[in-house]
Amino acid sequence: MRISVIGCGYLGAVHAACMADLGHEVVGVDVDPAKVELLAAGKAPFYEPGLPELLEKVMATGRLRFTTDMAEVAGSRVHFVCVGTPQRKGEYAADLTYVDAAVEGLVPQLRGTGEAPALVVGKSTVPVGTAARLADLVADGLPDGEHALLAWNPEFLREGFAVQDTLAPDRFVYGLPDGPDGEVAKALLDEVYATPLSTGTPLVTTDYATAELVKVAANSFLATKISFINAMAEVCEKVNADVVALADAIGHDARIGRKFLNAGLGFGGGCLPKDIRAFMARAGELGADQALTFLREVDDINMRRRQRMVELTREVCEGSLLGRRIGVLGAAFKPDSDDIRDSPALNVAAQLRLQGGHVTVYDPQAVENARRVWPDLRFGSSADEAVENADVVLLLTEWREFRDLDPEVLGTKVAHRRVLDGRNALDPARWRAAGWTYRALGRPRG
Ligand SMILES: NC(=O)c1ccc[n+]([C@@H]2O[C@H](COP(=O)([O-])OP(=O)(O)OC[C@H]3O[C@@H](n4cnc5c(N)ncnc54)[C@H](O)[C@@H]3O)[C@@H](O)[C@H]2O)c1
Ligand SMILES: O=c1ccn([C@@H]2O[C@H](COP(=O)(O)OP(=O)(O)O[C@H]3O[C@H](CO)[C@@H](O)[C@H](O)[C@H]3O)[C@@H](O)[C@H]2O)c(=O)[nH]1
Repeated sequence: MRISVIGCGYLGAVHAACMADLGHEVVGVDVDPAKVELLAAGKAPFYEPGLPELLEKVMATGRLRFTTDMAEVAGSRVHFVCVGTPQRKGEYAADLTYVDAAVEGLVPQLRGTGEAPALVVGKSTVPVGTAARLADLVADGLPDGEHALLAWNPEFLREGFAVQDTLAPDRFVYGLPDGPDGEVAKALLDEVYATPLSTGTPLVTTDYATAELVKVAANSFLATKISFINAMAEVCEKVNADVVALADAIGHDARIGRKFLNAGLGFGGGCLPKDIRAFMARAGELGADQALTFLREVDDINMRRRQRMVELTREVCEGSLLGRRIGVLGAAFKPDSDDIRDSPALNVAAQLRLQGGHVTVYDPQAVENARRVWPDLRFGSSADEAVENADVVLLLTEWREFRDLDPEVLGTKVAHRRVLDGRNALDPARWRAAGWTYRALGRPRG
């Protein structure tokens, strides 16, 4: 099937490559010429495991191309909208200008499809009500007698696992219009996803509003689970108890489960923080703000973790950060990604620097992005360089490379063997045995 993907960022570039891998003929469109140039040359514009290999494979088939010219989507049967929906500056609400611009730009390309109307499929995360509004926008933009369809098909991929999550998702959700239009839209989506559906991937078909809500509900639940365990970490810290043992113990209960109970610096990235805030804002507009007041607490607990990490650093540096050499391991919001949007690691690094620390940051993939946004921070080109002569080392993003560090070897580089494990990723006993002062949020002081 001929498919277009509008917006080729972390979501869209992966989606385009995966759709081509499923056998479709795909054109990816983005307004960023630099991104399109890289993608057109078969290069991933960001770090995502498996994407470079997939791009190489599908570009060779000739089924995938990229352009900045929206006119090239004409003739596609299905158009996926994958543009950004960031938090509005100074507000909680989502900024929908990119989604609106993408759909407005798309409408003229939907004309003249006659008996086989094109299908616009929203994948971006949007406030409930957006799909219905966009369906009207599409209908109003077409001449009398012409018709196009709209469906909402939220995306649940995780960065770092984006390719496998797209090709083999936990489930598909289709938000469909009522009546025969809904049936046609479903048939088209079933054709797009025929391969993963054939392996038994669960499918939930529903209305627009429910589909939109599924996405923000899922992210709210995940954020709540993380903040729950971080709230337990706050209490553990008061009584010198161990939040990791606590998470293991409650996680054995199948009703609770161990996933997303990793306490530490909390959640960041381009999704969970802005999605729970946009959900609260939308609930407020709908007169349902009381239903989501708990999400404000979830957000507050999360942001307190960053503050507590700064305090803990000051504590182990005998009460002052001034002039202390601080080696920070990690800049990305999570391992296996170069994404630094709302990164807890960089937030902590920047606060430490503001308070007079001499901070050097290293990350295996995110240094370039971090330097662009935080030009005042100092960056090392290896873990060794970041921790050279350090008074304290902070592990803030749990890359494998950092988990595997040998405390004996690292100990020869630093001025003081002090490590703060912001992700509960190291073995305290091993580091202590090598003469390190090991501290972590919500773990016994030792
Ligand atoms: N990143 C994820 O893991 C993920 C997962 C699920 C859902 N989402 C949702 O998907 C959406 C996109 O997120 P992202 O992380 O890919 O963002 P992103 O910023 O990486 O990518 C958005 C892309 O859209 C492009 N764009 C903006 N306006 C455009 C237009 N009018 N026409 C064509 N391209 C345009 C931008 O240049 C950019 O490349 C968001 O709503 C996000 O919440 C993201
Ligand atoms: O137990 C945990 C799990 C995660 N995190 C942090 O939470 C953040 C988000 O992690 P994760 O959810 O794995 O990454 P994302 O790629 O942002 O994916 C989330 O956001 C996407 C965009 O909406 C959704 O598609 C995914 O389903 C959802 O997991 C990161 O900062 C993690 O370090 C924790 O602190 N503790």
